[in-house]
Amino acid sequence: MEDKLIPPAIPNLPILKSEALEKYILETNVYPREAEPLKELRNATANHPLHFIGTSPDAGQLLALILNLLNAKKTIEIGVYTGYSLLLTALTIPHDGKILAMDPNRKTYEIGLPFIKKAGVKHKIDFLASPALPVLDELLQDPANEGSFDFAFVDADKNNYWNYHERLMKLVKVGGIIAYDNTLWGGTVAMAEEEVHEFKREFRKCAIAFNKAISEDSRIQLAFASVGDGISFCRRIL
Ligand SMILES: C[S@@+](CC[C@H](N)C(=O)[O-])C[C@H]1O[C@@H](n2cnc3c(N)ncnc32)[C@H](O)[C@@H]1O
Ligand SMILES: O=c1cc(-c2ccc(O)cc2)oc2c(O)c(O)ccc12
Repeated sequence: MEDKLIPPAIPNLPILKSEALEKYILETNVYPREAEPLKELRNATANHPLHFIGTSPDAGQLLALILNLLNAKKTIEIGVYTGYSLLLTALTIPHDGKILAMDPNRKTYEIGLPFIKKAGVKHKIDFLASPALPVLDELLQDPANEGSFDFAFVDADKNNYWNYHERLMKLVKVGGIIAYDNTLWGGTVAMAEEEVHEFKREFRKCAIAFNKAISEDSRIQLAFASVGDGISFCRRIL
């Protein structure tokens, strides 16, 4: 993964393309309401070389709202990194809720783990140090898992989003929601390929193809949110 993650001098502007506005939103609406364990985990991640891939707190705020509206109890998390969205989910779902979290990188999960434990929510998390696809395929071997999840958050290898979608559409219940992060891929989806840094081109193509595919998927209600790097919410209706 590392080779794809080190963007040379590419400005990491928020999707709003205004650092001042992003700062205003964070300082006015987000940081004052961010739970202390999330602040601590975010600060512990700040000096990690890949800190920019972590879920942004404003996106987290929206995810928590959706989890609450859904009364989500059983969720899937694909792509954990140091666990900001994982801890946020664990803090939001009820005491007897469960999150199946997958990421081949156990080391980055372990950076956030002390904050998860300190927050008293470790018992809600089943972390598997594995790529997600084989785990989802294994789950689908047992029909009892079909339609058994309330929510899934996908924030991992962008070239596999459609593969995740096909599987998650069976695992998430009708009425449940699958949220996909980075569907604007830094705004590059609306740029000509030549304008885009080589580092970003492959996933730009994947995001464009994925956005088209979900917009044509009649099994879902689709809502796109311009928060973080763009999040697409797919509510299973069929
Ligand atoms: C953008 S980060 C996730 C950020 C996380 N949501 C947060 O709140 O900080 C992407 C993660 O996806 C993981 N990843 C890459 N390939 C994967 C795969 N096949 N299955 C699951 N996770 C994967 C990477 O190891 C990385 O930690
Ligand atoms: O720059 C990135 C890269 C990723 C990424 C690349 C490869 C993988 O297998 C997983 C993730 O993810 C990012 C991300 O989620 C983000 O919000 C910003 C930047 C990047």
